Amino acid sequence: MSLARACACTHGLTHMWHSLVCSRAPPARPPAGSRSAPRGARGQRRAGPPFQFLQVQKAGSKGSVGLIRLQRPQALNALCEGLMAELRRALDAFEADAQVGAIVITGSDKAFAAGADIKEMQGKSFQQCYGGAFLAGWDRVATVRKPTIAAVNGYAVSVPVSLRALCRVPHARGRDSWRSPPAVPITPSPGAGGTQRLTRAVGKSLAMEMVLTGERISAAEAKAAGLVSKVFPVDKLLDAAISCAEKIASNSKLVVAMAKESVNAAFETTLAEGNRTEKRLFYATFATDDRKEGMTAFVEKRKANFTDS
Ligand SMILES: CC(C)(O)CC(=O)SCCNC(=O)CCNC(=O)[C@H](O)C(C)(C)COP(=O)(O)OP(=O)(O)OC[C@H]1O[C@@H](n2cnc3c(N)ncnc32)[C@H](O)[C@@H]1OP(=O)(O)O
Repeated sequence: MSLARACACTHGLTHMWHSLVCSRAPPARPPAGSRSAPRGARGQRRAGPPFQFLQVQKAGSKGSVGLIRLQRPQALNALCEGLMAELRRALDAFEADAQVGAIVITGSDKAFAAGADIKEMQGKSFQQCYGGAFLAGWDRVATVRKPTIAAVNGYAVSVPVSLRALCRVPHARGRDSWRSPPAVPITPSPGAGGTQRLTRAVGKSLAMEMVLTGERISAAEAKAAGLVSKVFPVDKLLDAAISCAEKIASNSKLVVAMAKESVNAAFETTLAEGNRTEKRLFYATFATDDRKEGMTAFVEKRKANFTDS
């Protein structure tokens, strides 16, 4: 049950992340500011107190990419409540940052993420789950308006489906595979959208098998099933994800957000409603300066200069 490393996407399969797959986990990147910081890193970005479970920084030559690395290695990046709260905070910060046009989420060498924290769930009562809206906060990952790319390295258990990510998956130590939220035997049923989003992503047949058996699928199978968009060698994964994010960020942020919303409508609504959403958003682009600039630049055979307005 490992996940891959993924990258790349403008519109999410499960709403947020597109992914790239590689053949084994990429090396962990040191924090920005260190001598071997990721290419283009612009330093740690912190909104509020320091992060305990994440490394958060800007990346890309123009600092237009928000890079979030899950860092809870002792639990293979299991998504405990503290980590998810920090993830929401990091996403909120990048969402509000006008310089950032796309976000990359990645993991560490061994694991992208091992799914929900089982030790945290183990003793929960119904009252605590229902009263505390357990896992409800995970939706934040799906509601981010900026394109989000998952660069999936190592184990990725239930993450692409439950966190609604589109990912490019790499193989982890020969165990390159994606696993659905384990309905059997750990939980009676996935509880963060896994049965819904996975099914829409890969179809009923494969989703049913994954959910009921909890068995892994390979990165190649994930790609063939449309769960991830691309697969990369491990050492190329993060750079590929950042490059893709930079490309997205070089477009009009306003129009990119509309396009993402439109594609996501195909995932969540009927065809008729999706077409109406698309048409409304298409018409809305005619109210933007960037639509005029893009078409004018094409006619004048020059590069467009978008102002996100
Ligand atoms: C959101 C939902 C509810 O809809 C669906 C879910 O997400 S339910 C949770 C789904 N996750 C899992 O089922 C993954 C459980 N983990 C594993 O199966 C294995 O750890 C593994 C296959 C990913 C990796 O195996 P291995 O290399 O042998 O490492 P381990 O020794 O098992 O793990 C190392 C360390 O990490 C802790 N760990 C791993 N996963 C979790 C987790 N999900 N929650 C809490 N802790 C986790 C594991 O307990 C080990 O810690 P120690 O016991 O050594 O302290």
